[in-house]
Amino acid sequence: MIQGTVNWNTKITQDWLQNYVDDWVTFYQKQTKDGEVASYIPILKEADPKHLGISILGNNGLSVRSGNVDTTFTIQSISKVFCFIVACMERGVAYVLDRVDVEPTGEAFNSIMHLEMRKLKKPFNPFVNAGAITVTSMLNGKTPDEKLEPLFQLLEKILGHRPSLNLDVYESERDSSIRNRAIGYYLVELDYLESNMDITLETYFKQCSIEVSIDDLAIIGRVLANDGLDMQTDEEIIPRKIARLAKALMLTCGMYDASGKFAAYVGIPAKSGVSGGIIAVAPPRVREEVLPFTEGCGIGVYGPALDNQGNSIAGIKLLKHIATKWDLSIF
Ligand SMILES: NC(=O)CC[C@H](N)C(=O)O
Repeated sequence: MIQGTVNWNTKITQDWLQNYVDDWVTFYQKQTKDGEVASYIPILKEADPKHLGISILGNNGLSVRSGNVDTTFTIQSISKVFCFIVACMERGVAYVLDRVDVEPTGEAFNSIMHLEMRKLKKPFNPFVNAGAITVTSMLNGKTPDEKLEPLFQLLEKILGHRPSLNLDVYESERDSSIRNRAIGYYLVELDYLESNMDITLETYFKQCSIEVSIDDLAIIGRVLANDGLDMQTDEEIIPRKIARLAKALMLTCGMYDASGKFAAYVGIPAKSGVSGGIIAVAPPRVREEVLPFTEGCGIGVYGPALDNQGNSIAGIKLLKHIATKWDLSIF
């Protein structure tokens, strides 16, 4: 039997889970040396490239955490998922999708090439910067703080605590935002922004600077795995239609220009951020085998050493390993 798989006689105990995940994290932690921490936002360079941590929270009550579980980090591009969800909740799905498409680009997250070359009527998708900044401009409210309040409230409702804003990261990103300002100006020229550009960009930099842990990502991931329902209270925190749309976008566009490979080799909706975080969502599945997270789970990963596409190099490998061993793929 392959290590980490289960036969009918195996009892899935907490120790059993922990031993496997610890082994896997230790193994993949060594591969962090092949990646590099992001440096275009100066303060992100301070992250320890050797860090790797994972938190998995199952619908069946099982949970496991391993590696560098206590390091917090900024959410970065993972915020694009929540911002999209909030914009859809505020404005309605049809309004948002009239202004941003749902097509993967195959280009880097901060590329603007398609928009210019193809003379599109709207940005490709809400998870590339051009689309994300457009979505941010749709949030209700006049100031960045007003615009972000519903997002904070949503996260607070899911997590049970209000996440903080990392002001140092916010300032570092704001002060080194040449590319995002270029995108902003281009969006103004195309008349895509629904709010003033400076306010929109400030809002965007702030949303990227929300501080989270891998446990936070696992908790949010589990709500998405359940189509927006909070397992504990049975409350619909995110409308089902919006949660499902967000997951479809995560699967097709969530891992930048590596989204196709991630869908093929890991097979679950996920979204990464340049600080090395990944949120992944394994919806419940019908399976004959006894596997730990068949009933669905949320996963949070942190590993700041990135690959060429800007995804956590060891985090992706770890997720691929776990998804293969425990058959998490939705396909
Ligand atoms: N890929 C990312 O996480 C990008 C987010 C980052 N704040 C940026 O726009 O540059």
